[in-house]
Amino acid sequence: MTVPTITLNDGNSIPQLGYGVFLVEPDETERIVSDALEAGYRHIDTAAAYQNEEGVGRAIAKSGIPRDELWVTTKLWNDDQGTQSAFDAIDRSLEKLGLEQVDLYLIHWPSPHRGKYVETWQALEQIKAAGKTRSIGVSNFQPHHLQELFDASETIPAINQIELHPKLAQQEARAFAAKHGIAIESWGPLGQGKYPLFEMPEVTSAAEAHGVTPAQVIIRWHIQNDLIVFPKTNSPERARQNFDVFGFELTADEMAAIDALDDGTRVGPDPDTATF
Ligand SMILES: NC(=O)C1=CN([C@@H]2O[C@H](COP(=O)(O)OP(=O)(O)OC[C@H]3O[C@@H](n4cnc5c(N)ncnc54)[C@H](OP(=O)(O)O)[C@@H]3O)[C@@H](O)[C@H]2O)C=CC1
Ligand SMILES: O=C(O)C(=O)[C@@H](O)[C@H](O)C(=O)CO
Repeated sequence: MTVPTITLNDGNSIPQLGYGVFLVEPDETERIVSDALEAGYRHIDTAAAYQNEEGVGRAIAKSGIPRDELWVTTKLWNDDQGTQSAFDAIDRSLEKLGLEQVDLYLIHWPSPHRGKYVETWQALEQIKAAGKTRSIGVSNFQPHHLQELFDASETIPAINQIELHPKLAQQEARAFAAKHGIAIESWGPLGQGKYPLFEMPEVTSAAEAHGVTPAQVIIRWHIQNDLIVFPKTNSPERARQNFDVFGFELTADEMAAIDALDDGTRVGPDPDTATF
């Protein structure tokens, strides 16, 4: 199955569908990521904070898949914001992953109370220049945080990874990103299972119409919205199911019905008020 790619503002191409490993236990990560690679995934989203970069790295090494056929994202945790601490953090992540370079390095949260995200962004520019990552971006940045980066730097983030699912469609953030050439990644694309998205009639009726599961409908909604998406699952069967979303297309009416579920419900922290 060929996964479509999205071309980023720095010219790199990222597979639109990947595999996220938040809350995948460190001692299970190698097996779970190996299964995902076996199922066909070529894009893995991890983070220093997930404490499972070693398992991701071992699965990649064992897979024998050529490095240039894989997209690996990791993220700089909030405690590591700042110039020297960012340089040290990428080196630690590369060491754990067993890689010389990641494909994407993100500032995980703006963590505004630290007052360091602009300085940290400038450090990421240097990390990219040193060849330790192919692309740089941010996560959980609101338009006003991005505007501060634009004012202080020549580099527009390639990506902003934000909470995004049918209950939180993030129209304002998406419009701002589109205007500035920033691709959007959806985290918590299935609502983290905390919100009963799978039981919404708008989702179940589309699932019945296409003979697929509610999770496949929601993943397809992200794909058709040109979003980059990497659902997490511990189950090899659900991993295969989540990857099998290119054999059907939601109609314009089905897309509009799911769009209409947006009521601004977050399942995660608000980036402006989070204090971690
Ligand atoms: N930048 C950031 O701040 C954040 C980034 N992320 C990234 O985004 C990724 C995805 O988001 P995440 O928070 O994991 O949440 P998701 O929206 O991907 O939801 C994961 C939940 O959905 C369940 N699930 C997955 N597939 C299916 C299916 N086919 N049918 C039924 N249930 C299913 C999983 O259960 P089970 O495992 O039992 O299948 C799990 O409970 C993360 O893994 C991480 O890489 C996530 C949070 C914050
Ligand atoms: O999973 C991530 O990438 C996150 O940043 C979040 O889970 C975050 O750590 C959080 O939810 C804190 O409560």
